[in-house]
Amino acid sequence: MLEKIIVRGGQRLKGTVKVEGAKNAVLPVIAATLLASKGKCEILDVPELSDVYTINEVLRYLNADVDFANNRITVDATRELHTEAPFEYVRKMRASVLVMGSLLARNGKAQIALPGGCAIGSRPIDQHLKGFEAMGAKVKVGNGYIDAEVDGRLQGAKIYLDFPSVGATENIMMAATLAEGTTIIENVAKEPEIVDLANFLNSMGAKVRGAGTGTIKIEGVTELHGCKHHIIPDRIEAGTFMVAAAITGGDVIVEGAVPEHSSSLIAKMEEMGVKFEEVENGLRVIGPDKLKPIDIKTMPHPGFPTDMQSQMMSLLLAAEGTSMITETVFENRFMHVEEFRRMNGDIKIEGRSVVINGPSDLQGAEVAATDLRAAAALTLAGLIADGYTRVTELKHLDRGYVNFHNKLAALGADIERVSSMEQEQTVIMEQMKEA
Ligand SMILES: CC(=O)N[C@H]1[C@@H](OP(=O)(O)OP(=O)(O)OC[C@H]2O[C@@H](n3ccc(=O)[nH]c3=O)[C@H](O)[C@@H]2O)O[C@H](CO)[C@@H](O)[C@@H]1O
Ligand SMILES: C=C(OP(=O)(O)O)C(=O)O
Repeated sequence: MLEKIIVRGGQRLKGTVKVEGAKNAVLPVIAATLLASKGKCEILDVPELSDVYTINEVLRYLNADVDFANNRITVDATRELHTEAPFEYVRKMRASVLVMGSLLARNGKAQIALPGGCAIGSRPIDQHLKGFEAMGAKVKVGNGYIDAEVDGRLQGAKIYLDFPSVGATENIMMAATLAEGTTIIENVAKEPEIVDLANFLNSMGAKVRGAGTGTIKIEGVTELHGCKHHIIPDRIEAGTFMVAAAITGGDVIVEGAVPEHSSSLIAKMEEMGVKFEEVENGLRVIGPDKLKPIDIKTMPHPGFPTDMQSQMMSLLLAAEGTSMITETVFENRFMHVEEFRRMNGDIKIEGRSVVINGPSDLQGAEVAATDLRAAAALTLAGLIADGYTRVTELKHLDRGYVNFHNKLAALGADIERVSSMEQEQTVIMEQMKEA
């Protein structure tokens, strides 16, 4: 049997939960270690996620030495690197395309399997390729691969992104660090993970300015070296626990939460009646007895993050009245709506928006995670549903959350993760006895 989370609703969460290093910061940072032709990189506060193991495998395939233990990664990429990232890795994790900029800058050549679509939309990488081409690379697409090559060094260029894509900003930024001359990228993504990557690159000897604003300027250097770097806390994991506290009317300290990284989320949750208090090392979140309905539109940072959209859907199901969520970042990120409906959620899809009528009388059901954030969101809904919610397809959850069920259990949730039918029966019998 595949693993399941079983959660019985009804517990108010209370206590302290600690967030991990950010998945979306560590993946590009690991890809950037390939730029160091001298010395080792040491990365700290690395979360133990399946995505991290996958990108480490990509690096080993490319001939780097990677050690990962106790939330610390060391990478030695000083040997000559291979140039190809095959489909078996890119299929598992789209962020594998982030090695392209580093490989192209370091080797003058990169072959990456075409990532293709995924559960949240088609996710093209045309903006990444446009940037590489502007820097002088010849890009060919064929036989399921993207082949990029440059004669000599990449050349600094002025690049305007049609959309502030996180991945394109990161990939072009990495490529430009070793280019000849200055690169200016306009309309870039401003996410905190972009700033973390720029800080890491600068510690390696790069000259990157403007990260966190709409324009990034990179003066190319001839060589980068190893360095030591701490990964920023995961604002999406932090946000997920903020919602867990709010949905249960709980009182939780989210240790490691950085308020400035989550300002849109905090503002919208405050509109719903949730109380926040800055405490040492984090944020205290107090859920009200009644949640108010609100409207949300996902946007690039500092707008409301698409990666919190499904968790907020759970919270809005508990609010008293009608709310609307509009998804503008991904074209198809409502796959979880059907699963919420299985739990008796009253949600209608209208084009790129959903209308949520709360408070839904949520009922426990067996539901399948359709992507990583949906896995967390369905578990959150399970915290207030009547009876038992069983969440399957946990491979998605493991891409982005470390010990999710244990962290919720430590806050008082009635939750277990099981891997056999017998275990599932035992957990339900035990939970019934306690109820
Ligand atoms: C590993 C990582 O950091 N993943 C995050 C990253 O994904 P990712 O970097 O893939 O997201 P992007 O910002 O690039 O994508 C946003 C939108 O732009 C479109 N697009 C993107 C690139 C391109 O060349 N052409 C194009 O059309 C995409 O299809 C999508 O609709 O940012 C997303 C948006 O905040 C988050 O949801 C992901 O969690
Ligand atoms: C969509 C996400 O990640 P990725 O880009 O790695 O699929 C996410 O973190 O919610």
